[in-house]
Amino acid sequence: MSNNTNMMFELDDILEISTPETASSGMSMISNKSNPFFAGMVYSKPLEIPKLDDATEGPQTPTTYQKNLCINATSEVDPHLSDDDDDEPDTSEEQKKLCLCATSIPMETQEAGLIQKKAAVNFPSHTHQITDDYTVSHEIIGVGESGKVMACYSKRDETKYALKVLRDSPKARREVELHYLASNHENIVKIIDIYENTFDGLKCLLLVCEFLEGGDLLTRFENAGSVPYTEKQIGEIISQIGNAVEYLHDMNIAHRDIKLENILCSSIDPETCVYKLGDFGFAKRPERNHLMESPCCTPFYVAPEVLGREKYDKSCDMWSLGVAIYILLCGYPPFYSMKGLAFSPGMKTRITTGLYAFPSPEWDVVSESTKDEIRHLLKTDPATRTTIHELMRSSLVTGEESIAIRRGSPYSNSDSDSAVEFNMDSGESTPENDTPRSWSRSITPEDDVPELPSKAGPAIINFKKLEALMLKTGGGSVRQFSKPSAMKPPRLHSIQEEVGRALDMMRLGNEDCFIKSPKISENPLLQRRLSLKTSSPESFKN
Ligand SMILES: Nc1ncnc2c1ncn2[C@@H]1O[C@H](COP(=O)(O)OP(=O)(O)OP(=O)(O)O)[C@@H](O)[C@H]1O
Repeated sequence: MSNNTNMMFELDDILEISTPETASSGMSMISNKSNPFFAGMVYSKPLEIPKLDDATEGPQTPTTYQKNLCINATSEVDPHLSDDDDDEPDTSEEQKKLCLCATSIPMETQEAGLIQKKAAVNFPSHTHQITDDYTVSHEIIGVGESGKVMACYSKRDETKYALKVLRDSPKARREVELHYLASNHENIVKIIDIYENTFDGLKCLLLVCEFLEGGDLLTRFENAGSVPYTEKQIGEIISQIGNAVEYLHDMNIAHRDIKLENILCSSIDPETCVYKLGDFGFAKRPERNHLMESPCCTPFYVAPEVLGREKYDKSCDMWSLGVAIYILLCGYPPFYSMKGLAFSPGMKTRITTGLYAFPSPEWDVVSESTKDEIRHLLKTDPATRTTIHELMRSSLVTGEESIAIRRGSPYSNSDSDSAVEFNMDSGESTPENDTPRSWSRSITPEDDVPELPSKAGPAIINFKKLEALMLKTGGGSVRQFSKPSAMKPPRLHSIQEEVGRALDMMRLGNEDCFIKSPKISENPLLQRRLSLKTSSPESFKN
């Protein structure tokens, strides 16, 4: 890796954490700053390793390389956990996969029973300076949590690309690896080049991606006045993004950060626009460690709850798609803080209990089958939430009339649990197997809502029970639902954080938990307690 300490790469410009204000500004230019590092460096030598885009030509199926990279991940997963739960697994194929995986582990490792904590990170990268090949401009094309996304131009043909700079870390490597694995799908932002450069002693990963000139879907929706899209328009968007999600889920990758800001548009013309999923910062696929703990047969002994996490990760994507569809259909999110907070106990309660509404008038024009689809996507129990394969067959995506026959569906047959729906006219709960109706009531203000049991419950909550519970706990009462009637553009952009936090909650089986030793902890409370302990009389110490 080359060290570039004498160059003036304005890292802070790029790695700076965004603020909602800068984030909402969308595309902008910093034209008054000149940066000698970015300016006019001449392309000097051919690339040392093949261009990534060479490898990404071809049919939209995982390449052999990608499959090989994924095979270790897929092989650790219980075959019964595939999304097609009903399909009888081909045992011989599954066994072959398991063996393939086991044999790919070096023999010494197998014998020693070594645990490899992290899957190897695989992506081809350039170690020479990015400025050999690209002119990096100060044009900001987007701002996210991990910094600014800048424009850069190929020195070969002046083509414009998007450049994302990440501080090198295991998390950043996982982002790049998983994005790279998926990058040849037509509905996933394509990676063109990856560089590993060092600036001022800071190791960075530089991701050069295709530039999507239509920008992100949230900004685009907002710039058009947050006018609700038609079901047909949404069907088109979801069929494309769903395609990407299906591809990812089939490769055992969960994206875990699907939101409108991460859906990018190839053009501003809706007729020709191709929608692409970007930002793999939270993407995840199962690691090999379970398998590595004991060679070959371990997958048969892995507890279901461990394997289950992978399924939760995927179902988190489905929940996010439900939120995205909801927002595009009405212009406001299903769960939000009415006090303008990014998050609140009330909002958390509504998410965990699946408490949201389809208020008039926006939802009056939306078909029952689409509302039904949203209900299935926003189900609180991840195990019963719609899978991507089901969504792709839904009438919303296919455009055909809905035949809502779903195993265990509380909306299409009567064999489900006892969820009930609130009847706005009578104030009564109606049996769920009646024709589903839109809610027009909810709880307000949110913080009046008592904390309900957090275990996954039915998607629709029994208002009678809730009201009784609230009275018992001294909480508020069920009142007229106050929807954010005019979700003006700035307001919509400000929900970014709310949706982000909600999504955070949905990422079950989140990152590995690291418990610091008290010896190295800098926790002030612990420090105080420790100093108290050392300064207290002997009798207090034991
Ligand atoms: N290839 C691209 N073409 C056009 N715009 C892009 C591209 N990549 C990113 N952007 C813009 O930059 C924004 C931030 O990008 P990205 O989501 O990758 O960054 P992030 O820091 O990971 O964001 P997040 O806050 O979602 O974690 C996007 O919402 C989009 O507006």
